[in-house]
Amino acid sequence: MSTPNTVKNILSIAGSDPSGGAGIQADLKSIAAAGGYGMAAISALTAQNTRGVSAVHVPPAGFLLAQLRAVSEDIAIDAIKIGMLANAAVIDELGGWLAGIRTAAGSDAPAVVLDPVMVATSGDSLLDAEATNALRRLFAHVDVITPNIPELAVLGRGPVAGNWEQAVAQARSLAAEYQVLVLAKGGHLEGETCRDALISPDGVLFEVASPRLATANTHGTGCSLSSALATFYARGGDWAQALRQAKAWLSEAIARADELAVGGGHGPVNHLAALWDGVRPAPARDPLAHWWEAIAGIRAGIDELAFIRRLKDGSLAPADFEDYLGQDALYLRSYARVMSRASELAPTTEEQRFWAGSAASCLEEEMTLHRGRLADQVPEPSNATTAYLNHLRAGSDDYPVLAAALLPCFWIYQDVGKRLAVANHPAHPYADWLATYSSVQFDDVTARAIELVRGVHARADGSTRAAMWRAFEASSVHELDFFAQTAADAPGAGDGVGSITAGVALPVG
Ligand SMILES: Nc1ncnc2c1ncn2[C@@H]1O[C@H](COP(=O)(O)OP(=O)(O)O)[C@@H](O)[C@H]1O
Ligand SMILES: Cc1ncc(COP(=O)(O)OP(=O)(O)O)c(N)n1
Repeated sequence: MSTPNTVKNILSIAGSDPSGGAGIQADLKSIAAAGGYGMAAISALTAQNTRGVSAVHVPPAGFLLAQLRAVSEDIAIDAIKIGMLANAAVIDELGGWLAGIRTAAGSDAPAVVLDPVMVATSGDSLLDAEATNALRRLFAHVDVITPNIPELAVLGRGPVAGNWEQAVAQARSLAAEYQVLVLAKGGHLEGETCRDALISPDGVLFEVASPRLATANTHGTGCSLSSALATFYARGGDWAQALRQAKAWLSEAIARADELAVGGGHGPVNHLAALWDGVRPAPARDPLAHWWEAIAGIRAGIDELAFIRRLKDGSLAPADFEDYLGQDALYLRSYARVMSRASELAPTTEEQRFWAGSAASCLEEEMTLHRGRLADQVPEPSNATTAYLNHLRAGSDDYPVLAAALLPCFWIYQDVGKRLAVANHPAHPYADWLATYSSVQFDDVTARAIELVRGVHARADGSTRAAMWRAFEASSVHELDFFAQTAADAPGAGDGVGSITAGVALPVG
């Protein structure tokens, strides 16, 4: 069924939203934005706008089948996204058709992403028990399901998750029970970041995160994410990469949602914002969110390191961990000195206190952790450690640059730490280490560091801002090299991907 070397054909099977923000209409825009050719078979018609749904009309199941046959008898389908399905008859008809085309196409079968639209924004269930069971049967014919938090609870027959760890645990059970990939989505939780995680039936987790954007215009984000995921997968053949691409695109579409003026309720995201550059001026964006997105490749490189993966599952060799700790101890002693230097240069008392306090707690808390494990045997600095420290010291006469250079050590550690914490348990060999970087205190201090650098950036002129970004990006690359320096990621060590240096171009203004 797949179309070699051509634009990929993506079929959305979903409900219609006449206001254009969700359903089929969102899917077609998302597929186009992700670089696919969009097709649509309509499973239900809704009367809705940005304030809510007022009526639903469901055409007979046989008519959906007629649409599906018309498309599949003529056109090669590379991926399918499924959205709103109104009742058990429709779901079972679709299941029969999917089974048929997947059997006929064998290994060339289209990938299928199912967004189980089950719970209205009000919290009411949109599917009765019979339809919910039919939906569970449909899982046998799909590759990925993308429930939001309330849908995860209904499908998993459990309580609604109150935090990310609970959501991931529910997604793990669901993936194992139905032998399907589950994309857990954190949009309905609270907090500074929106995390999504793709979880395989054997529990392997690939996580992406983006800043939580302050907008009411998030109507149709689930439809849009699942359509983009199906399209990027059809194009590249890798689910993790497709998720990374879909998330990056959706974050931009949400960030630019307020450029549209559609309706008085929850408006749509700006699916095609990138296409319109030059047609309308882009509004000012949070520069630090932009920095964070711009180092997404570096952050992904860190997640893929054997060192990080083994630290997470506890299989990291003790010798590799000790090597890392030795370098970390060396690094932190000098890092504390550089923070003291930032405190000297700080233009406000508040900033002076922040850096001085961070230097002190870095020495106290971190060194306790290191000493406990290293028994005071500190090695010679490695090339990666020396290079990182030289980079920090090079900025030590320029406060804005120094503040920007110091930030990745907070931010990336906190980000990585959150993912490591998901795997932590009392018997984990590195439990205390995993706990340190995922604490509420570390979240708080990281948020304050980000806010501080945002303030410095706001006061800086154009060339200083550009220098701040370069310092931030360079520190992020040093973070990657620092994590990559143990034997676990040495060339020829097996599954290590080694160090990558992401080339990121960011217009700074
Ligand atoms: N305010 C927001 N800022 C950034 N991303 C968001 C925001 N709200 C939702 N998202 C993202 O939109 C996608 C859809 O998430 P979610 O709201 O959980 O699902 P659904 O739209 O199906 O209810 C996820 O990638 C989520 O992280
Ligand atoms: C026709 C139709 N299909 C799906 C939805 C729900 O959209 P979704 O993206 O899952 O949810 P929100 O992001 O809008 O919460 C819909 N409204 N209409």
